[in-house]
Amino acid sequence: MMLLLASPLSAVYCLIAASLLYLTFKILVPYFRDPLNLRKYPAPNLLAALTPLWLLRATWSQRRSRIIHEEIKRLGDVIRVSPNQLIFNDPAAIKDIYGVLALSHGVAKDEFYDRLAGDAHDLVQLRDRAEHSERRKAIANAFAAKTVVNMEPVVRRSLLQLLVNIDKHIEAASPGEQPPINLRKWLNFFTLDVIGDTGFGLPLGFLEELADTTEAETEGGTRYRVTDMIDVLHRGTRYSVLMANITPYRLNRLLKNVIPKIRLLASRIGSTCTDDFENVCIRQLRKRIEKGQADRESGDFMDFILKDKTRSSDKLGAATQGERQFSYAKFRSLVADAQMVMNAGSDTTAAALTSTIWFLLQNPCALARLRQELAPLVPNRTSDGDLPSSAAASMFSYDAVKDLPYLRACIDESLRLRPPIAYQLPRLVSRPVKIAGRDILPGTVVAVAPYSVHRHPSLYRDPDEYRPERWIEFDEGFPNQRDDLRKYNIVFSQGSRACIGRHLAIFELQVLVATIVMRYDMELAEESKKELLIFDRFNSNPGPMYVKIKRRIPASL
Ligand code: HEM
Repeated sequence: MMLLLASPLSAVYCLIAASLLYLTFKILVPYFRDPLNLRKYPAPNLLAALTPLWLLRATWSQRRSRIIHEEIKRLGDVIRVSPNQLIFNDPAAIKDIYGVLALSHGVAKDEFYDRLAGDAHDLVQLRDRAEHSERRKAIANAFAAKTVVNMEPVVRRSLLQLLVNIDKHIEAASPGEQPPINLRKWLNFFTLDVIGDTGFGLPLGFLEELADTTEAETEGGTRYRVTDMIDVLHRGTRYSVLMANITPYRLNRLLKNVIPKIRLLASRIGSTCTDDFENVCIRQLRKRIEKGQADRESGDFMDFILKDKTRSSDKLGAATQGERQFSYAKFRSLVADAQMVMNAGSDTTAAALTSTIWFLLQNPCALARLRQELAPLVPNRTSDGDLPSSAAASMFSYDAVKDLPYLRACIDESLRLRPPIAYQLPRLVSRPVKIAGRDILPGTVVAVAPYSVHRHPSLYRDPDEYRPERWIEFDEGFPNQRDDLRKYNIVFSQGSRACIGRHLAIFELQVLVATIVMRYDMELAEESKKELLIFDRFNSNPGPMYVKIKRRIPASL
């Protein structure tokens, strides 16, 4: 043996043999033993059934939802995407995986959320049932419909700035030569400005500057500026989601520790962006804490989070670790939720706004019908019945638009086709359970594919078509369509882990879409006509949307 190892070639042989042995025991034996009884489900290929590599590649490609959609169309409504993970496209699975009773049946958030979290969990990432329900209850009022309505002046302030910018852009261009605007970027600025203010009482001023450059501060207090914050957020999330898909736990920890130390690699794959985004949120949080009380009656989201008593000393370990560690643990927990507010509160809504406008521009009949619904409600018309010329006067109030059925249908239809979170939200089964009638064993990770189930051909007529009418009109061929659209809708997920911020999102969508489509005529520039790209990270972000914009001619209304 000693002789064999003495030659370098033999050492290589030994290494290969050891690796093969390891692979056999770690990969092939479990596959053939099949303790989770998953071999009967079709997988895209052997790589997906044996390793997490297929899923990792799909995740890194930023086309995960569409790749999985193609595999579902090819293989059927339940597919195996990794050794222990099934993706369902059977609508019946929604209730079993995300419904109100799922938790009591032992179907809860997967360890994916631990891997996504840093050293503290935000509300989205908390997995423990009691801890989550306590934290959610403590801040629920901040996100309730009645609180959000009180935030209308804040939303209007940012909307006004958006309109002023668009008007300036139109006025600055010589006739017929207007350069197109990347409206997606401006909508991203809008939602970030809104969340800076509704979340922290600290507007970021991105629309005013037409740039997403802002202050950041490290934990130790060093301040610097981050430019292109939206890009930083997107690149950082792509990296975090990739890492969260890497198992087993020890490999995950190892990579998370090693990658940031290899600077070139870290900046290439977005690890440094996660630090920059965190530091932007630390700066916002510290400024908010220094400010003390919220400076308006409706408060801001951080106001509720800062007063939340569930981050008490016994929960965060003061009794065992002492006051210093407690303060640190509490700080990290607040940083986690500050990041959640900034990310979840802006990026998804920006995606929804962009998609809704894109679909309306692609579907002139839907746009015309929407304008018909809005026309009698236009605020501040002139004595001749024309549209108001001032930007401030042209903004719809929430009260005027909140119950408009066609406007809501236009928004819901775009969310159905392009869910801003198309990620297959993973849940871990901890007890034997039936999902969509199939027996699933503990240890299996299950999820529903939002992009696919929203387009299920058994539920909807021409499921890939944008047809807002389907939400409000009876269809004889699909008599249950209107009910099914709601019952099998997972845009905001369902059950106890459903989105807490949906009222704010819908509020912003209704007011902005109504105002923009009545004030402007827009045309998609050539490069955005054919397709609005989707980049799946955790959120599914649209690519650039270039539009040419002009004011609507009042006389034609
Ligand atoms: C169109 C916009 C939005 C969409 C499509 C959306 C979608 C979702 C989805 C699918 C989840 C479930 C995530 C999971 O299970 O892992 C979720 C959770 C959540 N969302 Fe949203 N969201 C939107 C806007 C917002 C806004 C504006 C906020 C905050 C201001 C927000 C805050 C949250 C929070 C805190 C959770 C975690 C809830 C919990 O686990 O108890 N979201 N959202």
